[in-house]
Amino acid sequence: METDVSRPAFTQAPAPPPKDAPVVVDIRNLSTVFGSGADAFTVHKDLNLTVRRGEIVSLVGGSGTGKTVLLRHILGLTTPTTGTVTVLGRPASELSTAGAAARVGMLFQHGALFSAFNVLENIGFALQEQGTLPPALVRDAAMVKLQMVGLKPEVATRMPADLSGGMIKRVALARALIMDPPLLLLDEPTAGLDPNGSDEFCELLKEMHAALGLTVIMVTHDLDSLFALSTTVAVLAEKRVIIEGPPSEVVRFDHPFIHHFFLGERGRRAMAAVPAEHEEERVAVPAAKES
Ligand SMILES: Nc1ncnc2c1ncn2[C@@H]1O[C@H](COP(=O)(O)OP(=O)(O)OP(=O)(O)O)[C@@H](O)[C@H]1O
Repeated sequence: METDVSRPAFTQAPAPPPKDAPVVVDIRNLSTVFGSGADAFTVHKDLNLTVRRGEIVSLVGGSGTGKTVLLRHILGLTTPTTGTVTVLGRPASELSTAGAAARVGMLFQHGALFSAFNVLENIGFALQEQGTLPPALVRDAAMVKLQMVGLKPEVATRMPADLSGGMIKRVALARALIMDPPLLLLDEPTAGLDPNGSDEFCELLKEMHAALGLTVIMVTHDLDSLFALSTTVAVLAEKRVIIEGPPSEVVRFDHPFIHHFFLGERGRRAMAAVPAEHEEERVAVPAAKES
């Protein structure tokens, strides 16, 4: 089939994995309550989510619906009030102990690089902390990751303050992947990037996903990157995941948040970039009121 050059390649999300692919993250009957008594505030109630190997799951929801809190539960940084979070077959709470970076990589919204360390030291940090390899091997491993994310070797000795926003994201990605974790969590991966930088970073994430066989869970408000990357969209509303499925299925789900998020003006713009083979899905989406 000839490539349609009028459509940017970045809009073509990876194919979803088989439905019986192994489960990587399993969240069952989770609730999160902050505070107590009269001040108790429920963020999640009876929330379920299953993520299979090879999926790229976009977690979307209105502000304050608990997307970041959910990522923190998956990372084992916080414990839900009730329910279970199982990551790679073990309770997420075990991830907060040593060795977590070998199982889950995390890319924070603004990179969160250590400002006093140079690029190579930032990338190699988790490996260095582990203390099992001599410094020269840690540097070699970090250099491999630096080049894997498309940065030149001369960037290795630069300090974070001297990097562009796109470079910071790449260094942060290299750092998240230093221990070759099978699961990668991304918090707003394209936040702060201009449209070109954002497209390039999505392409890089797709390459890493394919080359390393990653499973990815990302929180995003950016519809372009959502359609470019997601095999699955999970929508948080009413304190739980109200629907989890392929983007083409989720956009048809009748819920005020979905109308607002996907079918407002910016949603229609992003949908217009969905590849031609999904044309019938695009025209089938009902027109929605702007809110
Ligand atoms: N440690 C905490 N103690 C008390 N409340 C908290 C704590 N962490 C988060 N919250 C509250 O939980 C709710 C969900 O927060 P969270 O940051 O997960 O939302 P979000 O969906 O990521 O929002 P946004 O899209 O605006 O970033 C918010 O009301 C927040 O104030």
